[in-house]
Amino acid sequence: MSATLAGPALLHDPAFNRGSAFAAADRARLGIEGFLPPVADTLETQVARVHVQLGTLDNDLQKYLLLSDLQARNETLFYAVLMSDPAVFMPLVYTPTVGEACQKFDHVLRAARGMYLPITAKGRLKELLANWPQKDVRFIVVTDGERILGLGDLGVNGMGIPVGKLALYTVCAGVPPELTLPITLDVGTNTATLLEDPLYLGLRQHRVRGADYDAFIEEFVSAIMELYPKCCLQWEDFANINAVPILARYRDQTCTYNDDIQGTAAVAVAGIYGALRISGQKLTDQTFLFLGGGSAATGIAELISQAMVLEGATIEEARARNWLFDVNGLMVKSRTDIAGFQAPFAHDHAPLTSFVDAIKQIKPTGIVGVSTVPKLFNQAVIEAMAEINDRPIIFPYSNPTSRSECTAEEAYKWSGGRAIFASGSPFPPVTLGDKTFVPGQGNNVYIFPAMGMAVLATEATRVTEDMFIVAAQAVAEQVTQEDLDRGLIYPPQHDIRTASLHVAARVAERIFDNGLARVPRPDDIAAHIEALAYLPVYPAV
Ligand SMILES: NC(=O)C1=CN([C@@H]2O[C@H](COP(=O)(O)OP(=O)(O)OC[C@H]3O[C@@H](n4cnc5c(N)ncnc54)[C@H](OP(=O)(O)O)[C@@H]3O)[C@@H](O)[C@H]2O)C=CC1
Ligand SMILES: CC(=O)C(=O)O
Ligand SMILES: [Mg+2]
Repeated sequence: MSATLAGPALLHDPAFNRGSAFAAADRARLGIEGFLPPVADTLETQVARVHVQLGTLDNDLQKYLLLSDLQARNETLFYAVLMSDPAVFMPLVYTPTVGEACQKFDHVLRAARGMYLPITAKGRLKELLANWPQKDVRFIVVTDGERILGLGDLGVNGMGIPVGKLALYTVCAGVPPELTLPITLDVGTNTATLLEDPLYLGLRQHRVRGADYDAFIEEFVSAIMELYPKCCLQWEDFANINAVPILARYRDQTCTYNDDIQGTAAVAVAGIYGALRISGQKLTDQTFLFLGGGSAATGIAELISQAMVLEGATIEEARARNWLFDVNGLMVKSRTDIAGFQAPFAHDHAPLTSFVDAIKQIKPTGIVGVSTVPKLFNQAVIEAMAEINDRPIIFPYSNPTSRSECTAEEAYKWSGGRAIFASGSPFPPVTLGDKTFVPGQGNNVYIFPAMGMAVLATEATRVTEDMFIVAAQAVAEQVTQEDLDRGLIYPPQHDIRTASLHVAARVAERIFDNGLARVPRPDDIAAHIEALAYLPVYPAV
């Protein structure tokens, strides 16, 4: 990467702008003397100034906007700030705040970021994509905005998600930002309030479905494969009617994965490995009941099943230990509304429409909330789990916080401090009596940045299912006894970069073993990854 600009225009190039950190000699050489206050900052003092500015703001959306402006102005400083304390900054650029930012995106938009591909440009997608200035794109996070977190169809307002996820590729696993491209496909929206909002920025039409949608996706994937042959395509926040068939269609054709199905599955399995170290139980003895039967639920249920197979179960036995409960109740074989991707988890049982009754009859050791509906893990649910389990696994995974099936405090309080808890969005520590519990964040952020770095380091041709099991194991093996003693079943987030680089190295090893790499195997994979990982240091100009 090299700067093409000099003079005042350089101050508007976020990749090279140093703002007040341009040294006196550089200011003279680059023709920007007089455009900046006289004192030349260090990156450290600039970070300290941003911390001060954030401290003056009293709500998280304002902080999100300040950070977005910074990203558009000075990318190095943006990443230096985020990496100064990921545990503090992730909730601002990711869930929960990104959810509110997406809901209000058309009202709060300042600088556009990434690419928007409307279905009205069908036939010209390659031409549009070729406008992107970077010619070596390695990671695309793409959404069509139909299932943004648990917030529903937000149309092009969903762009906050690809932007936020890709920022975390860099923060958590050191994927260089210039290799990343956030994309929103605009096929319309079915959300009436957006269609009626004069400020809405997407196509004012209902969602295109069927053959026209499929052809649009096909043209998009083909264009990416032609323009960026080393690119990994991450599908994010599609409705399951599209997410599941798209993954099935392309997973064997190109380097691609669905984060909501596969990344979420890996983080859930990692959390379960941690939970079993607390309970001292075997994976093959567990039974899971999912609230929700969509992309996340079926993805997790299948990866748990694969993990059980690795521990000696048959795939049929394993799937029989995973149950789904959706808006119409327990998924039983006699139901006529079961989709193909749900069928492996629809078992023989009498129909049930009460989740508490399902807990009492199926006797799960763990419940996973991926329903998008808040508060459904109510007191009766948690108490039912605590009655049949010494250490019930309670994972309200729906995002953002406003959609969480319960809070950490509720789970600990109603289970008498016995719940093994993790949630999709973060909750603060909870003190009950003389014990303080540190809730973990069961979020695919432990997986997708690391998966990205593994793909970068190997130039992998495919993303395979076993890579997600390896990722789950690699997350889990970093959890210490001290973490578990506090109830924490994931590596602490303040050092998520170390955790992610470890996961990346383990996954990269598997990619080399599988013969899916396009680069020679280095002697020391971890060192190879460390050398590739981005650090927020001003590039030469
Ligand atoms: N923590 C993490 O890392 C991740 C969390 N998630 C979260 O998981 C949630 C679901 O995502 P995803 O699976 O992709 O979405 P889907 O839309 O595919 O699935 C949602 C499921 O919940 C069901 N559901 C809706 N209302 C109820 C209800 N009242 N009771 C029981 N089930 C209900 C839906 O049934 P029906 O289709 O019949 O309406 C559907 O089966 C989201 O909130 C998302 O943020 C997702 C990925 C990662
Ligand atoms: C975390 C995530 O991918 C989701 O909630 O959709
Ligand atoms: Mg998602």
